[in-house]
Amino acid sequence: MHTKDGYSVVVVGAGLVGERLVSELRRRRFPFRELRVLARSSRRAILDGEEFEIGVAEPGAFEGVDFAFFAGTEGEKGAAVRLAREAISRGATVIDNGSDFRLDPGVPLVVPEVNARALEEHEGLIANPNCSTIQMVVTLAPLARRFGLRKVVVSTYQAVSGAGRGGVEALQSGAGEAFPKPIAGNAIPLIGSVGEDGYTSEERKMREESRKILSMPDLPVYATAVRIPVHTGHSESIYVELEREASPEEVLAAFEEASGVSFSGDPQDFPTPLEAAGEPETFVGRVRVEGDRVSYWCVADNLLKGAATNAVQIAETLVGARVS
Ligand SMILES: N[C@@H](CC=O)C(=O)O
Repeated sequence: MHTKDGYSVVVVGAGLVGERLVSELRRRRFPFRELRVLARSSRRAILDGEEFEIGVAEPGAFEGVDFAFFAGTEGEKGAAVRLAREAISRGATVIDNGSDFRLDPGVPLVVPEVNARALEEHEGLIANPNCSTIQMVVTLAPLARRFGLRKVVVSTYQAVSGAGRGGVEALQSGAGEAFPKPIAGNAIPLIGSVGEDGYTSEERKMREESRKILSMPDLPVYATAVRIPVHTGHSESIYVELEREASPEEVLAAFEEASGVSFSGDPQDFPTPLEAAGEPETFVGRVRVEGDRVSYWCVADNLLKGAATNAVQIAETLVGARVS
């Protein structure tokens, strides 16, 4: 790696997450000496207010690269399947936002506030979790540490930008096939594909990825993932059963002290997607505690903490730069 003048960084993908990766790398002052964007074909594009000459994502483009961020494409095999190994063999560390490698036992799946130590084991490829998983585990981790977890039940209210530019277009103009039914004025309880057990791929991601990140392979997680007509910011209603009884004060203290969590104990001061959009942290409010049962509301920007910010925090952890 070239540390003297900063790192050579590429972002693969110029969609919503690719653009947020560019803006987060800059906003957080990641120490790069060059920042290039690659995609399926070459073109010029305005990203984060600047015109980029987008190069073709092909093996040779990773020569001399230190960090390659793959923006990932939900619902299909991402570019990382084709190119991650090529990048790693040329010396790059790959951080993949796609879902292809997340459950591979040889690939760390990392949310820095929760399991940064998993990075010690990496062999060039690190997976960034699903957006709805990230914000959930950021809030489950402080409860797990203090009280232990017995069961999690979560319902999501997911923004259209989680489905990329096509999702945003579907809300704005009703065009396209991003969702199985019209999204404007609606709520669609099906994100991804339905499996034999009746759960969708999004719901299975929340279960399996959370288990891996929290190192709790048997944790019961029951998820229902719903798309709603909000541009950006995923919301989640989370119900948790703890291993022991806790007082409301103890639970509030756990959220207050949690890294990456912005918390309000005032029931009138609840977070919403409009307020979370553009912010890097995960917001928690409406906390209710009854013995060993805790219910709360959690919101985060799905393109930032749910994707780009978390990916950049992983790289920051690796190079010993800031993580906040
Ligand atoms: N699967 C999510 C995107 C996050 O990675 C969604 O569809 O909202």
